[in-house]
Amino acid sequence: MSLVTPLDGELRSLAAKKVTPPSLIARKESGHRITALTAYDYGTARLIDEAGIDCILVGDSLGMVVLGYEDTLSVTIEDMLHHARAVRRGVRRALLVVDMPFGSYHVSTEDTLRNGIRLLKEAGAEAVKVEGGMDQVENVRALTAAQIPVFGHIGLTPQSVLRTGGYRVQGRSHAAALALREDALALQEAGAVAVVLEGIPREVAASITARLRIPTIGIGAGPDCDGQILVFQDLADLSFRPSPKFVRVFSPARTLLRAGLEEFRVAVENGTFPADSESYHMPSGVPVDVLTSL
Ligand SMILES: Nc1nc(=O)c2c([nH]1)NC[C@@H]1CN(c3ccc(C(=O)N[C@@H](CCC(=O)O)C(=O)O)cc3)CN21
Ligand SMILES: CC(C)C(=O)C(=O)O
Ligand SMILES: [Mg+2]
Repeated sequence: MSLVTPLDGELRSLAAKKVTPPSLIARKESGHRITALTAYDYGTARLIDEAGIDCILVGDSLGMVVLGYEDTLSVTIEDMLHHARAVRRGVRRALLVVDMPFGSYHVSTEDTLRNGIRLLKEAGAEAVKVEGGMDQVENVRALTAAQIPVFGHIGLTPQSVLRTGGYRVQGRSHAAALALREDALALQEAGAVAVVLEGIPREVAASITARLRIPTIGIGAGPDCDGQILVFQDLADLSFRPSPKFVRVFSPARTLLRAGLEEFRVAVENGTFPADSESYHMPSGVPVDVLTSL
């Protein structure tokens, strides 16, 4: 039995199929680019899913763009579960990927599995993402063996900010570029279903993309990746922080919202909101003296 309302004719062909890890690999093979965005709440998830975006990531960037922290390190597994559940309720077609937050996969393999399983069972994640290369091979193997699809994430890895001392482009030397390619291959061999390439030179991302069987999804990694991801608040100009060079504002929502907020304030202050048509009324026939005696 189908969970979705049946559609006829042309509508049926427009109703896109559920995105799965194998379908992403097929997309790479067909050369059809993959689209991905972050979401942290139900409404945004619906907007993105209904726009036909392939993957929705509940990113730990949640900490910075929604919770107002200075970096992603304070985000907890409970935070991720809470927001992933809200997003889950708004997603039908897209693949739902959830970031494992800092500390949730750094203690032991048992702990990694426990947290990965929680994201699937308690929030409906369909894949999880971990930051790191060679160092994550054991975790990726263990999660994959537990039937949990894993996205890798290499290059500029925000959970390493204390060690690296800032958000810096990675892989700019020949040696560093080769190391990134080895990281990507190791993740693929360990069973990762896709790899996010963040903050690396376009040329390095192109070379990694050409060498991998699994798709690469770029952010600040140039146009030659198999797909692209952006933080929703960056796309909508709602991040309230200086944007990295790789951001493009596709929906200038901040300008639109500012104008509407100003209009609301003025309309309330001058008494034009709410209008009579936006007010409820007594049924006709109720004598006016009843009203005046209230
Ligand atoms: N709103 C938002 N968007 C993101 O893409 C994002 C987050 N938050 N939070 C988590 C991480 C942090 N990210 C960042 C943050 C800053 C730069 C940045 O300032 N980049 C410099 C590069 C400097 C260099 O050349 O090394 C830039 O100027 O673009 C990059 C990625 C990406 N992620
Ligand atoms: C930027 C993407 C890849 C991410 O990890 C996040 O939003 O947390
Ligand atoms: Mg993240």
